Amino acid sequence: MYVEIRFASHPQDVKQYDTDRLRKQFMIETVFVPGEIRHVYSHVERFVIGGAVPLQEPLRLETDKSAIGVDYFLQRREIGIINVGPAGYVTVDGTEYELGTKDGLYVGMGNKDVTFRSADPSNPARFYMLSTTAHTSYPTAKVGIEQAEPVHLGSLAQSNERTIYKYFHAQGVQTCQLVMGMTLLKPNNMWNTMPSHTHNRRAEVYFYFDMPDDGVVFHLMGEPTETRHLVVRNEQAIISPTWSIHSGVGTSNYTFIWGMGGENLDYTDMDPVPMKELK
Ligand SMILES: O=C(O)C(=O)C[C@H](O)C(=O)CO
Ligand SMILES: [Zn+2]
Repeated sequence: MYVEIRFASHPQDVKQYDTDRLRKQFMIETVFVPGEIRHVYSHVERFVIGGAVPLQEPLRLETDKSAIGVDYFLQRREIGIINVGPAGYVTVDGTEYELGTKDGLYVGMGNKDVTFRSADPSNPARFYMLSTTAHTSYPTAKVGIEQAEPVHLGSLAQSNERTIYKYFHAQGVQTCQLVMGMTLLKPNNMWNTMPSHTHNRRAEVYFYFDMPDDGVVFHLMGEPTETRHLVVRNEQAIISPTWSIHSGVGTSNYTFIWGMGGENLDYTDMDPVPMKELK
């Protein structure tokens, strides 16, 4: 299993970054590699961000002793998994869960053996995952997109009509600190999370998908008065530190998975950025 370590950053330093440095610090260009599990271990919130694409052989969630220092991956962690590809299965200590496209699975601390399998290896599942540290064990739970709590936001007039589906959150599946869901933009809408916000209490990761090969999202980051952009393509992720806005505009509509960890589980605990303050 491939694990890349990323350190955290100070907003004063980030002001000086050029495009290449910004991308190396905040973007995960390769989430999915066929036949592999890849992880980025971030010192932002100690997130582990990754992807699994099982082919003929199932893939096992393994620990990287030097990064995590424990005997098995979920010994002191919890994980949210959402399948963005065709159907597949996740087996957790002997119990198999079928995950269709856009189905999610929360796996709590203490589960020792987690494996990923594709229903059809020639058309493999694509499991996106986000893990945070945990202090207790909550039950493993599947949440399909039909069970996720929808919140309709935005308008066509503002090009930001979208539905936010909350999968693992304070009023739903219990977790230690992970809050996770998916936002689908309606056709002809291109803006996400604008007006933008920050939340010093929680950091966040965005994973963009359902984009055409030649489509891009200009992901906006940085302090509200020092914004920068990152050009993101299909199935790439962005680490968003607590002090950074996280918004975007695409060349067509798209979908993204957001996930947070930190001090609280309150999705609505955001510091809105007035449009007049953005620079
Ligand atoms: O479309 C949106 O707006 C979002 O999806 C916002 C994210 O859920 C978020 O940033 C939560 O903090
Ligand atoms: Zn946010």
